[in-house]
Amino acid sequence: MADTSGVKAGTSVALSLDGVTKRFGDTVAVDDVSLDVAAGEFVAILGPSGSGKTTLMRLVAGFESPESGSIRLGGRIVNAVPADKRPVNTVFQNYALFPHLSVVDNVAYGLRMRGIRGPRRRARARELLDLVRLTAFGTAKPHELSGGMQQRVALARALAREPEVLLLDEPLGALDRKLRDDMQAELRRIHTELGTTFVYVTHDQDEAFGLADRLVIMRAGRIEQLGEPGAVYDRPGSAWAANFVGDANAITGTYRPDGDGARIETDLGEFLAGAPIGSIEPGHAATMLIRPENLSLSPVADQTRADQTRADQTRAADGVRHRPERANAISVRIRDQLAVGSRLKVTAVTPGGKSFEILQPRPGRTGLSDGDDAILEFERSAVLLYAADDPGDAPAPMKG
Ligand SMILES: Nc1ncnc2c1ncn2[C@@H]1O[C@H](COP(=O)(O)OP(=O)(O)OP(=O)(O)O)[C@@H](O)[C@H]1O
Repeated sequence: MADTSGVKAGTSVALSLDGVTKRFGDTVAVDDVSLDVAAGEFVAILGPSGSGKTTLMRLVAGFESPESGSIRLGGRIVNAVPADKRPVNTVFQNYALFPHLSVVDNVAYGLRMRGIRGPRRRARARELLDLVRLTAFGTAKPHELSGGMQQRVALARALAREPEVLLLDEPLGALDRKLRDDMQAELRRIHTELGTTFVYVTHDQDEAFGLADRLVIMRAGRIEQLGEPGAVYDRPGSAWAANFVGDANAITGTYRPDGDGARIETDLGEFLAGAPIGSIEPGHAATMLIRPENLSLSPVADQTRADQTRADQTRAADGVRHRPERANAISVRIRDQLAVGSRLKVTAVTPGGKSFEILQPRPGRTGLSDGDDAILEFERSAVLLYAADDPGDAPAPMKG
Protein backbone atom coordinates (compact mmCIF):
# COMPACT_ATOMS: atom_id res chain seq x y z
CA MET A 1 0.00 0.00 0.00
CA ALA A 2 2.87 2.37 0.74
CA ASP A 3 4.02 4.39 -2.23
CA THR A 4 7.65 4.97 -1.44
CA SER A 5 8.77 6.62 -4.67
CA GLY A 6 7.32 10.05 -4.01
CA VAL A 7 10.10 12.30 -5.31
CA LYS A 8 9.08 14.32 -8.36
CA ALA A 9 10.83 13.52 -11.64
CA GLY A 10 13.81 15.76 -12.31
CA THR A 11 14.41 16.51 -8.62
CA SER A 12 17.73 15.39 -7.20
CA VAL A 13 17.54 12.85 -4.42
CA ALA A 14 19.42 13.69 -1.22
CA LEU A 15 18.68 10.50 0.68
CA SER A 16 17.64 7.14 -0.67
CA LEU A 17 16.88 3.97 1.28
CA ASP A 18 16.40 0.76 -0.61
CA GLY A 19 15.07 -2.32 1.18
CA VAL A 20 16.67 -1.37 4.49
CA THR A 21 16.20 -3.83 7.36
CA LYS A 22 17.56 -3.60 10.90
CA ARG A 23 17.02 -6.24 13.60
CA PHE A 24 17.78 -6.22 17.30
CA GLY A 25 17.64 -9.90 18.32
CA ASP A 26 14.11 -11.03 17.41
CA THR A 27 12.82 -7.49 16.97
CA VAL A 28 12.68 -6.20 13.40
CA ALA A 29 13.04 -2.50 14.19
CA VAL A 30 13.14 -1.41 10.53
CA ASP A 31 11.58 -3.80 8.05
CA ASP A 32 12.43 -3.55 4.35
CA VAL A 33 12.05 0.23 4.14
CA SER A 34 12.50 2.03 0.83
CA LEU A 35 12.27 5.80 0.71
CA ASP A 36 13.58 8.67 -1.42
CA VAL A 37 13.91 12.18 0.01
CA ALA A 38 14.41 15.03 -2.47
CA ALA A 39 17.15 17.62 -2.00
CA GLY A 40 15.75 20.52 0.00
CA GLU A 41 12.70 18.60 1.15
CA PHE A 42 11.34 18.66 4.71
CA VAL A 43 10.19 15.15 5.55
CA ALA A 44 8.69 14.18 8.90
CA ILE A 45 8.79 10.59 10.12
CA LEU A 46 5.77 10.02 12.30
CA GLY A 47 4.68 6.89 14.12
CA PRO A 48 3.79 5.44 17.50
CA SER A 49 6.41 4.50 20.05
CA GLY A 50 8.49 1.53 18.92
CA SER A 51 7.59 1.86 15.22
CA GLY A 52 11.25 2.27 14.21
CA LYS A 53 11.58 6.03 13.69
CA THR A 54 14.72 6.51 15.77
CA THR A 55 16.34 3.38 14.37
CA LEU A 56 15.72 4.63 10.83
CA MET A 57 17.36 7.93 11.74
CA ARG A 58 20.32 6.21 13.40
CA LEU A 59 20.82 4.07 10.30
CA VAL A 60 21.05 7.20 8.14
CA ALA A 61 23.37 8.91 10.63
CA GLY A 62 25.62 5.85 10.71
CA PHE A 63 25.12 4.98 14.39
CA GLU A 64 23.63 1.62 13.34
CA SER A 65 24.25 -0.53 10.28
CA PRO A 66 21.53 -2.39 8.41
CA GLU A 67 21.40 -6.17 7.98
CA SER A 68 20.29 -5.65 4.42
CA GLY A 69 19.48 -2.89 1.96
CA SER A 70 21.37 0.19 0.90
CA ILE A 71 21.52 3.76 2.18
CA ARG A 72 22.57 6.45 -0.28
CA LEU A 73 23.41 10.05 0.54
CA GLY A 74 23.84 12.34 -2.47
CA GLY A 75 23.83 9.27 -4.71
CA ARG A 76 26.69 7.50 -2.90
CA ILE A 77 26.13 4.28 -0.96
CA VAL A 78 27.22 5.02 2.62
CA ASN A 79 26.57 1.66 4.34
CA ALA A 80 30.28 1.29 5.09
CA VAL A 81 31.00 5.00 5.73
CA PRO A 82 31.47 5.85 9.44
CA ALA A 83 29.09 8.34 11.06
CA ASP A 84 31.59 11.23 11.23
CA LYS A 85 32.40 10.91 7.51
CA ARG A 86 28.77 11.04 6.33
CA PRO A 87 27.36 14.32 5.00
CA VAL A 88 24.68 14.34 7.71
CA ASN A 89 24.35 15.80 11.15
CA THR A 90 21.82 15.21 13.92
CA VAL A 91 19.99 17.46 16.34
CA PHE A 92 18.79 15.53 19.37
CA GLN A 93 16.07 16.24 21.91
CA ASN A 94 18.64 16.83 24.66
CA TYR A 95 20.72 19.61 23.17
CA ALA A 96 24.06 18.02 24.13
CA LEU A 97 25.82 21.39 24.28
CA PHE A 98 29.21 21.76 25.97
CA PRO A 99 28.29 23.47 29.27
CA HIS A 100 31.72 25.05 29.84
CA LEU A 101 31.89 26.64 26.37
CA SER A 102 30.19 29.90 25.41
CA VAL A 103 27.38 29.85 22.88
CA VAL A 104 29.63 31.05 20.05
CA ASP A 105 32.30 28.49 20.94
CA ASN A 106 29.69 25.71 20.94
CA VAL A 107 28.80 26.68 17.38
CA ALA A 108 32.44 27.15 16.40
CA TYR A 109 33.15 23.63 17.63
CA GLY A 110 31.14 22.26 14.71
CA LEU A 111 33.32 24.36 12.39
CA ARG A 112 36.54 23.16 14.00
CA MET A 113 35.42 19.63 13.14
CA ARG A 114 35.36 20.76 9.51
CA GLY A 115 38.89 22.14 9.75
CA ILE A 116 37.84 25.81 9.56
CA ARG A 117 40.26 27.89 11.62
CA GLY A 118 40.93 31.33 13.10
CA PRO A 119 38.90 34.44 12.29
CA ARG A 120 36.97 32.66 9.53
CA ARG A 121 35.66 30.21 12.09
CA ARG A 122 34.51 32.97 14.42
CA ALA A 123 32.91 34.95 11.60
CA ARG A 124 31.02 31.90 10.36
CA ALA A 125 29.90 31.04 13.93
CA ARG A 126 28.54 34.59 14.22
CA GLU A 127 26.65 34.18 10.92
CA LEU A 128 25.07 30.99 12.22
CA LEU A 129 24.08 32.73 15.45
CA ASP A 130 22.43 35.42 13.33
CA LEU A 131 20.58 32.70 11.44
CA VAL A 132 19.10 31.29 14.67
CA ARG A 133 18.55 34.82 16.03
CA LEU A 134 20.97 34.55 18.94
CA THR A 135 23.39 37.28 17.85
CA ALA A 136 23.29 38.95 21.25
CA PHE A 137 24.00 35.76 23.21
CA GLY A 138 27.38 34.68 21.81
CA THR A 139 29.25 35.05 25.09
CA ALA A 140 26.56 33.48 27.28
CA LYS A 141 26.95 29.97 28.67
CA PRO A 142 24.28 27.41 27.67
CA HIS A 143 22.74 27.25 31.17
CA GLU A 144 22.00 30.98 30.98
CA LEU A 145 19.65 30.39 28.05
CA SER A 146 16.08 29.05 27.89
CA GLY A 147 15.41 25.57 26.51
CA GLY A 148 14.29 26.94 23.15
CA MET A 149 17.42 29.09 22.85
CA GLN A 150 19.67 26.16 23.75
CA GLN A 151 18.01 24.11 21.04
CA ARG A 152 18.71 26.92 18.55
CA VAL A 153 22.39 26.80 19.55
CA ALA A 154 22.36 23.03 18.95
CA LEU A 155 20.76 23.66 15.56
CA ALA A 156 23.39 26.26 14.63
CA ARG A 157 26.15 23.86 15.69
CA ALA A 158 24.67 21.03 13.63
CA LEU A 159 24.30 23.30 10.61
CA ALA A 160 27.87 24.55 10.93
CA ARG A 161 29.12 21.41 9.24
CA GLU A 162 26.87 22.18 6.27
CA PRO A 163 25.34 18.72 6.18
CA GLU A 164 23.55 17.66 3.01
CA VAL A 165 20.87 16.16 5.24
CA LEU A 166 20.01 17.40 8.71
CA LEU A 167 18.42 14.78 10.94
CA LEU A 168 16.26 16.11 13.75
CA ASP A 169 15.26 13.55 16.38
CA GLU A 170 12.33 14.89 18.42
CA PRO A 171 14.22 18.20 18.68
CA LEU A 172 11.35 20.00 20.39
CA GLY A 173 10.41 17.12 22.70
CA ALA A 174 11.76 18.80 25.82
CA LEU A 175 10.07 22.16 25.25
CA ASP A 176 6.68 23.36 26.48
CA ARG A 177 3.83 23.92 24.03
CA LYS A 178 4.35 27.65 23.51
CA LEU A 179 8.09 27.29 22.90
CA ARG A 180 7.44 24.38 20.56
CA ASP A 181 5.12 26.55 18.48
CA ASP A 182 7.72 29.33 18.33
CA MET A 183 10.46 26.87 17.43
CA GLN A 184 8.34 25.31 14.69
CA ALA A 185 8.10 28.70 13.02
CA GLU A 186 11.87 29.15 13.43
CA LEU A 187 12.60 25.74 11.95
CA ARG A 188 10.40 26.44 8.95
CA ARG A 189 12.13 29.77 8.37
CA ILE A 190 15.63 28.29 8.71
CA HIS A 191 14.74 25.42 6.39
CA THR A 192 13.46 27.85 3.77
CA GLU A 193 16.51 30.12 4.11
CA LEU A 194 19.07 27.32 3.86
CA GLY A 195 17.35 24.84 1.56
CA THR A 196 19.05 21.98 3.45
CA THR A 197 17.21 18.64 3.41
CA PHE A 198 15.51 18.09 6.78
CA VAL A 199 14.43 14.67 8.05
CA TYR A 200 12.49 15.14 11.23
CA VAL A 201 11.39 12.42 13.66
CA THR A 202 8.45 13.09 15.93
CA HIS A 203 5.42 11.44 17.42
CA ASP A 204 3.62 14.78 17.61
CA GLN A 205 1.06 14.87 14.79
CA ASP A 206 0.56 18.62 14.94
CA GLU A 207 4.28 19.22 14.62
CA ALA A 208 4.63 16.85 11.67
CA PHE A 209 1.61 18.31 9.89
CA GLY A 210 2.73 21.87 10.57
CA LEU A 211 6.29 21.44 9.38
CA ALA A 212 6.66 18.81 6.72
CA ASP A 213 6.38 18.80 2.94
CA ARG A 214 5.81 15.06 3.17
CA LEU A 215 5.00 12.64 5.95
CA VAL A 216 6.31 9.14 6.40
CA ILE A 217 3.94 7.23 8.68
CA MET A 218 5.72 4.28 10.30
CA ARG A 219 4.01 1.25 11.80
CA ALA A 220 5.88 -1.74 13.23
CA GLY A 221 9.09 -1.01 11.29
CA ARG A 222 7.40 -0.45 7.94
CA ILE A 223 6.16 2.56 6.03
CA GLU A 224 2.39 2.51 6.41
CA GLN A 225 1.86 5.60 4.29
CA LEU A 226 3.86 8.30 2.57
CA GLY A 227 2.43 11.52 1.25
CA GLU A 228 1.73 15.22 1.62
CA PRO A 229 0.10 16.02 4.95
CA GLY A 230 -3.26 17.10 3.49
CA ALA A 231 -3.52 13.98 1.35
CA VAL A 232 -2.59 11.70 4.24
CA TYR A 233 -5.26 13.30 6.44
CA ASP A 234 -8.01 13.44 3.81
CA ARG A 235 -7.41 10.03 2.30
CA PRO A 236 -5.46 7.79 4.67
CA GLY A 237 -4.35 4.55 3.05
CA SER A 238 -5.69 2.42 5.90
CA ALA A 239 -8.10 2.68 8.82
CA TRP A 240 -5.06 2.45 11.09
CA ALA A 241 -3.47 5.48 9.42
CA ALA A 242 -6.79 7.36 9.54
CA ASN A 243 -6.97 6.83 13.30
CA PHE A 244 -3.31 7.58 13.80
CA VAL A 245 -3.30 10.96 12.04
CA GLY A 246 -6.58 12.25 13.46
CA ASP A 247 -9.84 11.48 15.15
CA ALA A 248 -12.58 9.53 13.43
CA ASN A 249 -16.00 8.15 14.27
CA ALA A 250 -16.32 4.51 13.25
CA ILE A 251 -19.40 2.62 12.07
CA THR A 252 -19.04 -0.98 11.00
CA GLY A 253 -21.36 -2.86 8.72
CA THR A 254 -21.67 -4.95 5.59
CA TYR A 255 -20.32 -3.68 2.29
CA ARG A 256 -22.48 -3.62 -0.85
CA PRO A 257 -21.14 -2.05 -4.04
CA ASP A 258 -23.49 0.61 -5.42
CA GLY A 259 -22.52 2.12 -8.76
CA ASP A 260 -19.33 4.13 -8.23
CA GLY A 261 -19.76 3.98 -4.47
CA ALA A 262 -21.10 1.75 -1.74
CA ARG A 263 -23.99 1.06 0.57
CA ILE A 264 -23.19 -0.09 4.08
CA GLU A 265 -25.78 -1.98 6.09
CA THR A 266 -25.32 -1.35 9.78
CA ASP A 267 -27.18 -1.59 13.08
CA LEU A 268 -27.90 2.12 12.73
CA GLY A 269 -29.44 1.74 9.27
CA GLU A 270 -28.07 1.84 5.73
CA PHE A 271 -25.52 4.47 4.72
CA LEU A 272 -24.07 5.64 1.44
CA ALA A 273 -20.34 5.96 0.91
CA GLY A 274 -17.91 6.58 -1.93
CA ALA A 275 -15.67 3.84 -3.27
CA PRO A 276 -13.68 1.94 -0.66
CA ILE A 277 -10.01 2.73 -0.03
CA GLY A 278 -8.41 -0.62 -0.81
CA SER A 279 -10.60 -3.52 -1.80
CA ILE A 280 -13.54 -5.08 0.03
CA GLU A 281 -15.37 -8.22 -1.03
CA PRO A 282 -19.11 -7.61 -1.50
CA GLY A 283 -20.96 -8.84 1.57
CA HIS A 284 -17.88 -8.55 3.80
CA ALA A 285 -17.44 -6.41 6.88
CA ALA A 286 -16.43 -2.79 6.33
CA THR A 287 -15.48 0.11 8.59
CA MET A 288 -16.74 3.58 7.80
CA LEU A 289 -14.71 6.38 9.36
CA ILE A 290 -15.97 9.95 9.47
CA ARG A 291 -13.85 12.78 10.83
CA PRO A 292 -15.57 14.82 13.59
CA GLU A 293 -15.42 18.01 11.50
CA ASN A 294 -17.30 16.27 8.68
CA LEU A 295 -20.37 15.58 10.81
CA SER A 296 -23.11 18.17 11.17
CA LEU A 297 -25.93 18.49 13.65
CA SER A 298 -29.28 20.16 13.38
CA PRO A 299 -32.28 20.35 15.68
CA VAL A 300 -35.04 17.85 14.90
CA ALA A 301 -37.59 20.63 14.39
CA ASP A 302 -35.38 22.31 11.73
CA GLN A 303 -34.99 19.00 9.99
CA THR A 304 -38.71 18.43 9.83
CA ARG A 305 -39.10 21.90 8.33
CA ALA A 306 -36.20 21.28 5.93
CA ASP A 307 -37.75 17.98 4.86
CA GLN A 308 -41.06 19.66 4.30
CA THR A 309 -39.41 22.33 2.16
CA ARG A 310 -37.48 19.74 0.20
CA ALA A 311 -40.62 17.65 -0.20
CA ASP A 312 -42.50 20.70 -1.48
CA GLN A 313 -39.65 21.52 -3.85
CA THR A 314 -39.54 17.93 -5.08
CA ARG A 315 -43.30 17.90 -5.59
CA ALA A 316 -43.07 21.12 -7.51
CA ALA A 317 -40.21 19.79 -9.63
CA ASP A 318 -41.39 16.34 -10.55
CA GLY A 319 -45.05 16.39 -9.60
CA VAL A 320 -44.66 13.20 -7.58
CA ARG A 321 -45.46 13.13 -3.85
CA HIS A 322 -42.58 11.58 -2.04
CA ARG A 323 -40.41 12.31 0.95
CA PRO A 324 -36.88 12.95 -0.29
CA GLU A 325 -34.48 10.42 1.06
CA ARG A 326 -32.03 11.98 3.44
CA ALA A 327 -28.78 10.04 3.05
CA ASN A 328 -26.60 9.37 6.04
CA ALA A 329 -28.71 10.76 8.85
CA ILE A 330 -28.81 9.39 12.38
CA SER A 331 -31.11 10.36 15.26
CA VAL A 332 -29.09 11.33 18.30
CA ARG A 333 -29.38 13.16 21.61
CA ILE A 334 -26.87 15.84 22.61
CA ARG A 335 -24.89 14.74 25.63
CA ASP A 336 -22.21 17.34 25.98
CA GLN A 337 -20.77 20.46 24.28
CA LEU A 338 -17.29 21.68 24.99
CA ALA A 339 -15.37 24.65 23.56
CA VAL A 340 -11.97 23.52 22.27
CA GLY A 341 -9.95 26.50 21.09
CA SER A 342 -11.92 28.07 18.28
CA ARG A 343 -14.23 25.09 17.87
CA LEU A 344 -17.07 23.37 19.63
CA LYS A 345 -16.74 19.66 20.38
CA VAL A 346 -20.13 18.01 20.72
CA THR A 347 -20.81 14.50 21.97
CA ALA A 348 -24.05 12.99 20.75
CA VAL A 349 -25.48 9.55 21.48
CA THR A 350 -27.89 7.29 19.56
CA PRO A 351 -30.87 5.66 21.33
CA GLY A 352 -28.82 2.42 21.31
CA GLY A 353 -25.98 4.17 23.17
CA LYS A 354 -23.45 4.66 20.36
CA SER A 355 -21.50 7.83 20.87
CA PHE A 356 -20.34 10.27 18.17
CA GLU A 357 -18.00 13.20 18.38
CA ILE A 358 -18.73 16.23 16.23
CA LEU A 359 -16.48 19.25 15.76
CA GLN A 360 -18.27 22.42 14.75
CA PRO A 361 -16.77 25.79 13.97
CA ARG A 362 -17.56 28.44 16.54
CA PRO A 363 -19.30 30.78 16.96
CA GLY A 364 -21.59 28.92 14.51
CA ARG A 365 -23.62 27.67 17.45
CA THR A 366 -25.62 24.50 17.07
CA GLY A 367 -28.74 26.04 18.61
CA LEU A 368 -28.86 22.87 20.66
CA SER A 369 -28.72 22.26 24.39
CA ASP A 370 -27.59 19.19 26.25
CA GLY A 371 -30.42 16.63 26.23
CA ASP A 372 -31.93 17.91 22.94
CA ASP A 373 -32.77 15.47 20.17
CA ALA A 374 -30.96 16.18 16.92
CA ILE A 375 -30.16 14.80 13.50
CA LEU A 376 -26.57 13.92 12.75
CA GLU A 377 -25.66 14.00 9.07
CA PHE A 378 -22.67 13.43 6.86
CA GLU A 379 -21.95 13.53 3.18
CA ARG A 380 -21.33 10.38 1.25
CA SER A 381 -17.99 11.86 0.18
CA ALA A 382 -16.92 12.31 3.82
CA VAL A 383 -16.90 8.57 4.47
CA LEU A 384 -13.51 6.84 4.55
CA LEU A 385 -14.34 3.22 3.82
CA TYR A 386 -12.04 0.27 4.56
CA ALA A 387 -12.26 -3.50 4.83
CA ALA A 388 -12.76 -4.32 8.52
CA ASP A 389 -10.39 -7.25 8.61
CA ASP A 390 -7.22 -5.79 10.08
CA PRO A 391 -7.09 -6.33 13.85
CA GLY A 392 -4.74 -3.33 14.09
CA ASP A 393 -7.45 -1.15 12.59
CA ALA A 394 -9.56 -1.06 15.75
CA PRO A 395 -10.25 2.61 16.20
CA ALA A 396 -8.27 4.27 18.93
CA PRO A 397 -10.24 6.16 21.56
CA MET A 398 -10.82 9.77 20.58
CA LYS A 399 -8.00 12.03 21.60
CA GLY A 400 -8.84 15.14 23.57
N1 LIG B 1 19.53 -0.87 20.81
C1 LIG B 1 18.43 -1.62 20.79
N2 LIG B 1 18.43 -2.86 21.29
C2 LIG B 1 17.32 -3.64 21.25
N3 LIG B 1 16.14 -3.24 20.72
C3 LIG B 1 16.06 -2.00 20.23
C4 LIG B 1 17.20 -1.12 20.23
N4 LIG B 1 16.83 0.05 19.64
C5 LIG B 1 15.53 -0.10 19.30
N5 LIG B 1 15.06 -1.32 19.65
C6 LIG B 1 13.71 -1.83 19.40
O1 LIG B 1 13.39 -1.58 18.05
C7 LIG B 1 12.03 -1.15 17.92
C8 LIG B 1 12.00 0.21 17.27
O2 LIG B 1 12.55 1.16 18.18
P1 LIG B 1 12.73 2.70 17.86
O3 LIG B 1 13.38 3.34 19.04
O4 LIG B 1 13.39 2.84 16.55
O5 LIG B 1 11.22 3.18 17.74
P2 LIG B 1 10.66 4.67 17.78
O6 LIG B 1 9.56 4.69 16.78
O7 LIG B 1 11.75 5.63 17.60
O8 LIG B 1 10.06 4.77 19.23
P3 LIG B 1 9.97 6.07 20.23
O9 LIG B 1 8.95 6.97 19.61
O10 LIG B 1 9.50 5.47 21.50
O11 LIG B 1 11.35 6.66 20.28
C9 LIG B 1 11.45 -1.20 19.30
O12 LIG B 1 10.79 -2.45 19.48
C10 LIG B 1 12.67 -1.10 20.22
O13 LIG B 1 12.42 -1.74 21.44
